Amino acid sequence: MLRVENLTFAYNKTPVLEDISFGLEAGKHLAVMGESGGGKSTLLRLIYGLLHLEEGSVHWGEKKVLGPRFQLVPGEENMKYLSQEFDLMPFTTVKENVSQFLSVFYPEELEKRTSELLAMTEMEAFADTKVKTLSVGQKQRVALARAIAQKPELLLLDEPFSHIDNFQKNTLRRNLFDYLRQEGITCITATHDAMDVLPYADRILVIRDRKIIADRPVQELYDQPRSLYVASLFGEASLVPIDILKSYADTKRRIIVYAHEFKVSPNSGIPTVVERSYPMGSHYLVKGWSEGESIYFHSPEAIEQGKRVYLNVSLGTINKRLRQ
Ligand SMILES: Nc1ncnc2c1ncn2[C@@H]1O[C@H](COP(=O)(O)OP(=O)(O)OP(=O)(O)O)[C@@H](O)[C@H]1O
Repeated sequence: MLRVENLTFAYNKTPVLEDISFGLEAGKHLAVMGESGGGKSTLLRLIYGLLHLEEGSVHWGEKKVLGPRFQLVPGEENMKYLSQEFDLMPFTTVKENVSQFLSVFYPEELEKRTSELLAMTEMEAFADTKVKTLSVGQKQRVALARAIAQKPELLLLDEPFSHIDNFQKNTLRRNLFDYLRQEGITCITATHDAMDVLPYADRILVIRDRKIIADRPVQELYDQPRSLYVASLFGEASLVPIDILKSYADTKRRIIVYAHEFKVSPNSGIPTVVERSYPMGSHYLVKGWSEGESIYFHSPEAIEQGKRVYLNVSLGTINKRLRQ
């Protein structure tokens, strides 16, 4: 179990994280989300012991993470941290990078494990290629294989798929996260991408203005985001007054509605003037204006600019949001 308690951190007196506390059970997957520069990487570095902690503590099981001032080689033994810089050996081959930390005393085992890792990251064809000649996305895949080679107890992934093209991303995500589950490896992923999180994480921790503003199971946070900021991590969302949606509702409350939850109606609901329709493949994302505020919704067809439409939301969605 990981325990992070009252962690506060500043780079040269510039505060980055304030009073961060959370726990993570062994084998579980936590996603850390929040805006760029919000301190996600800093949190992972602190957990791994790369930065000196002035305030607060990090424990992995019974062991306290000591930080760089107390370790000859910074970084905890039972953990692996995959940084955004990859930390590879550029002048050696993909195979050598992946197998560097594996035991040479069991050559057959080493060969088997290396092949398994190269297959998982779809890098078999590059086994004997020098890392410095690879593309950034290929380097990121090698770095991933290297990070899990020794089966760490806790894996810390910093934007692990940021350079992988969409064609390979889905397979790689599935391969990696299924493998981690199977092996019971605890994992924390810092990411901006909801698709790294929704299908694979158990919990999401959201950091904003240096603090944790949400720490809840994935589906629960998606269904009841409580703030437009949290909802926007998952996609376009709007804040809508209930009494405009349902004229009989005697409340001034507003609810968060995701773009796909609106239904376009010819004559009842929120009056909206269309600004633009963006093709999304399976549907259109439409930006409109209602009472001076922008609103985003999905439509099966493009809607012409300036057209007035009415938007509706199901009672089920309204009730779900009201329960939060
Ligand atoms: N070594 C450093 N020295 C000084 N300031 C730093 C250092 N590393 C990061 N920062 C600053 O600390 C803040 C948090 O950075 P961090 O990289 O942790 O954010 P992040 O949420 O991971 O961002 P991103 O999503 O863009 O990766 C930023 O304002 C950044 O400029």
